[in-house]
Amino acid sequence: MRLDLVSIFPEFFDVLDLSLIGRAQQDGLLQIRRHQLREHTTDRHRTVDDTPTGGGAGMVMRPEPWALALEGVLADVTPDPAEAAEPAPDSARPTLIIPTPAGAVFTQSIAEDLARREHLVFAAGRYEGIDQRVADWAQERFEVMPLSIGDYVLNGGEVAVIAMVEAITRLIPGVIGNPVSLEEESHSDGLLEYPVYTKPALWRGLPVPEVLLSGDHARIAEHRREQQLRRTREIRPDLYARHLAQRGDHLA
Ligand SMILES: COc1ccc2nc(C(=O)O)sc2c1
Repeated sequence: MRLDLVSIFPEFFDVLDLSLIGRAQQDGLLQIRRHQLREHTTDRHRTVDDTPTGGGAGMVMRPEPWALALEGVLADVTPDPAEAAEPAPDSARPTLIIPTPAGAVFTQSIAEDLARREHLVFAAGRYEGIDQRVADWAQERFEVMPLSIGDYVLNGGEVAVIAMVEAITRLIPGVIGNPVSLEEESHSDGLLEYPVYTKPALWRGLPVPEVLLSGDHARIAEHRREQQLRRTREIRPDLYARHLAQRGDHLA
């Protein structure tokens, strides 16, 4: 998978060179390219923003630097310049993810879908956002996905990009050492994960649940499933209701 990350603060993404994602890049499982949006401006001050048309507080990101940056990404992956300038068939278009509070909420199932794609481009905005015409213009060249990582507002898209890139790329085969661990995580089956314990069996007067010491794998599996259902019902009743609708198994 190739990822292109465009921002006025590309150094935010240096964190992606650490740990498992850093190693995945070294192993050739991922290619992450960072781009400085200001390199696609033409004025001396490398201006990327302007006042909002129609008035209002703050500044809006100008469309032209974004179009030039995104065309640069397309040209880099489309050897034939004539082809890069043309609208692409749906199957060939890269995915353009625009982090925004006004986007669909990013979920594990979206992460699983995006993890199967070959080329993701992220446009990390700042200020009050990116001129809407960039997303409109990009429709012919990308599958455009406005996404939010939650019902709160950040100062810009970079933190959302990092969160989404980690959630997506960890699902790529070979990135996580033990793929079995992916199967038992929160949200992997629509439920929150069960509580986990390790040694010592008694810690500051607090024991681990006896069943986990029994060696009876069937009882342990049943206990863990019950803990998942209990936790999900108590902490995320919305997910629990969806699970009931889909699966039918539930606590007595
Ligand atoms: C201007 O760019 C922004 C600003 C806030 C923001 N908040 C997000 C979120 O997912 O909460 S994405 C995002 C992008």
